[in-house]
Amino acid sequence: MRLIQNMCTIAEYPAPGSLAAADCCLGAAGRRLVKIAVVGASGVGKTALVVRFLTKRFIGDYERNAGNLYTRQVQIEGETLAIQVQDTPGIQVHENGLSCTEQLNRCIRWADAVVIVFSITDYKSYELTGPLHQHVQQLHPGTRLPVVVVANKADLLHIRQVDPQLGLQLASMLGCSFYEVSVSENDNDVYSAFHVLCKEVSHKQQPSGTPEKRRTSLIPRPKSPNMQDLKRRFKQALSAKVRTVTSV
Ligand SMILES: Nc1nc2c(ncn2[C@@H]2O[C@H](COP(=O)(O)OP(=O)(O)OP(=O)(O)O)[C@@H](O)[C@H]2O)c(=O)[nH]1
Repeated sequence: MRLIQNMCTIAEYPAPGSLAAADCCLGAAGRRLVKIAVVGASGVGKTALVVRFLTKRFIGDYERNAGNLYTRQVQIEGETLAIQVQDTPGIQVHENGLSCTEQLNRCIRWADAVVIVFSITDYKSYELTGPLHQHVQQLHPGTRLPVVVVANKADLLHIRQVDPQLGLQLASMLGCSFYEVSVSENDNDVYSAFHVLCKEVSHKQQPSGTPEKRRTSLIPRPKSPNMQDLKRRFKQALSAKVRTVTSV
């Protein structure tokens, strides 16, 4: 993905209400909007990942975030898309499973796609991935939300707790792309993860041959429409439909 260099404004929306305002398919200047939520356990590097993706920089220490929304424009397959990335507070795990706040659930519902992050140095954060993926899909009933799994802190090999094969196997079981990255050392893999996700959303938003177009081609418009002609065509279409239904 080529980030547009001179569009580097990062808009922060501290108020939770701003999510609703941003909740539409078109971004500024009528560009298609892709909304991404970044979720995972606390301390796995969610903020670092988002900042790396948006600014190419790794800063090192971040305040514990309360969930900031950032925007940026990116080029994907020749089209400029507006991307909104929602950083979220770390998820806590309790004995009886995940503990997701209503704020987090709202972010997940708002999103077109989700990045689930765990750290290779924290086995518990890896264990969270499966239940979290399930939770994300439950909040989007009737559709399959694009999700990418990112294993972060790949530079900390000496304290690795999660084998790369484990992450890969889990992601493929969940039907997601998988990236093992070091946000602190490398930005290419971070871009790739977001790129794949944006592409998937973009394809989902633009199904080939919309129903509207297909309907138009089935019943061609009369050259000079008048009421009689329209009625006749309507009856024809209706009786054809009845025939199809009875034949089934
Ligand atoms: N060595 C190393 N440290 C990293 C990497 N990514 C993030 N960190 C560090 O991990 C710590 C946590 O990073 P954050 O980005 O604040 O993590 P978070 O998931 O947003 O944390 P919460 O806000 O508590 O949910 C920070 O000290 C980062 O500098 C990485 O790839 N390698």
